[in-house]
Amino acid sequence: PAAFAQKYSPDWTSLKAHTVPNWFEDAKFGIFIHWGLYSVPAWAPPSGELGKVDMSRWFYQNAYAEWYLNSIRLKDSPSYKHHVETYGADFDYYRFGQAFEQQNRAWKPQNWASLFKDAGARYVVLTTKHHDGYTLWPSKVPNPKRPQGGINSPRDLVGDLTKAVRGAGLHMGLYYSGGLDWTFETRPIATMGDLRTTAPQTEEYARYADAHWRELIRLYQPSVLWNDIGYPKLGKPEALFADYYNAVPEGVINNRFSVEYSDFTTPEYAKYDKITPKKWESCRGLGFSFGYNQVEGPEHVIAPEALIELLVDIVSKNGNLLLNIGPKPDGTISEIQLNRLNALGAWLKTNGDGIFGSRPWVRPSAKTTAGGDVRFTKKGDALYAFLLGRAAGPSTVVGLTLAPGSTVRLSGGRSVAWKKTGDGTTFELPANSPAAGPVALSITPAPAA
Ligand SMILES: C[C@@H]1N[C@H](CN)[C@@H](O)[C@H](O)[C@@H]1O
Repeated sequence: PAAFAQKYSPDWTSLKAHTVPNWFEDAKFGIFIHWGLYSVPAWAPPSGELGKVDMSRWFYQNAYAEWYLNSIRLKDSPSYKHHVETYGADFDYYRFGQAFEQQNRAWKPQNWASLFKDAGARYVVLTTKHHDGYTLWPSKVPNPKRPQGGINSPRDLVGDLTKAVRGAGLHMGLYYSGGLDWTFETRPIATMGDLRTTAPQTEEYARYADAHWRELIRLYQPSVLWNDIGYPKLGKPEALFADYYNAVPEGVINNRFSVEYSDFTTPEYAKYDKITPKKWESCRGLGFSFGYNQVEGPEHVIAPEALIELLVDIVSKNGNLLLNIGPKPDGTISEIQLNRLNALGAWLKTNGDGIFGSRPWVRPSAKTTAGGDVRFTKKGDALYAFLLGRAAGPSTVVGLTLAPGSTVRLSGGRSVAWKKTGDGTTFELPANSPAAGPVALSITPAPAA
């Protein structure tokens, strides 16, 4: 009840008293959405995943389609060549606003909400303003660099999706590019050094970013503040955080305001390799891009099995997966992205009990004597063991010892015979492995170690 809601004050000591709410710990799986003017050209060279392309070349062949404006500012990039051939050298990027606003009039947010719910997602994070400065809500905060307007969506895309997502029983989070805004800074970014020097630091921009976040909190009470790529030094995050928590006590704040406090960290196209006590959330696209990239094919997109195993691995180590979808301007989602969401949703429908609401066990992983990978989670008095890689038939998990009389079940309830062996426990799995994704076993009582 409000009477007992903790009052936060704008200082780190007070803010550090905030704890990660259970809903975020339990959620495990969220949908990231990158949608904006860049969704119209929807083009980037699929050069490779972040972290696997030399950073000296990354910006010239940027696989992130949502970076289209920066890419076409680099005249020797494949994107610039594509832009000239497709739209002409003098086609200004912000003219994509007409097509974006015209095409998203047909968009029905409830279609996304039911799609994400069926996929097993528990929360959604939508871009409200990406680096290009275009806002997906009709902000009343004037952009001093855009007196002529054309930088705010006339349709309240943020509000419409928030309503639909909450109507489906999911939490709604908001992404905001606090660190970069290419309406305030038009110099291209070709190196990591440029990233720093082109982050707007004027008092005017700091006031603009603070006002935007405050407007978003007042209008939508988001459950997640997903700030990106830093925050202006003259911004007032402590005050923003305190006012946010006082308005949304169960809210969470990510670590990309680049200040000393956050609820969770955000490895991008990366994950931790051991149980990390501080809550974390790994984000990535299904392919190499967050914005829709029309040239991405199956060879660029994570395979269904690998996607399911990625989620299981992340959850075993105290993380959430924030999996990105890049919609087309009219809100439709490409077949390959739908295919991956459906594969994940199908597996979670049968095997989600050991995922949602679970917590890491004393150790995240083990091997089978056949060299297979195993991941663990704990929930109530059950240990869950996920045998990756289409495990079938008798499978021995090394180093795992069950208490006599323990009950072992497959998801869906079928019991599994087991016996103690020299190097661990052998489980009599079905002869044929499941359609896709790990075999999930529940073991009660959970062994102590
Ligand atoms: C989630 C990703 N974050 C990076 C900044 N690290 C952005 O540059 C990228 O476009 C995407 O929004």
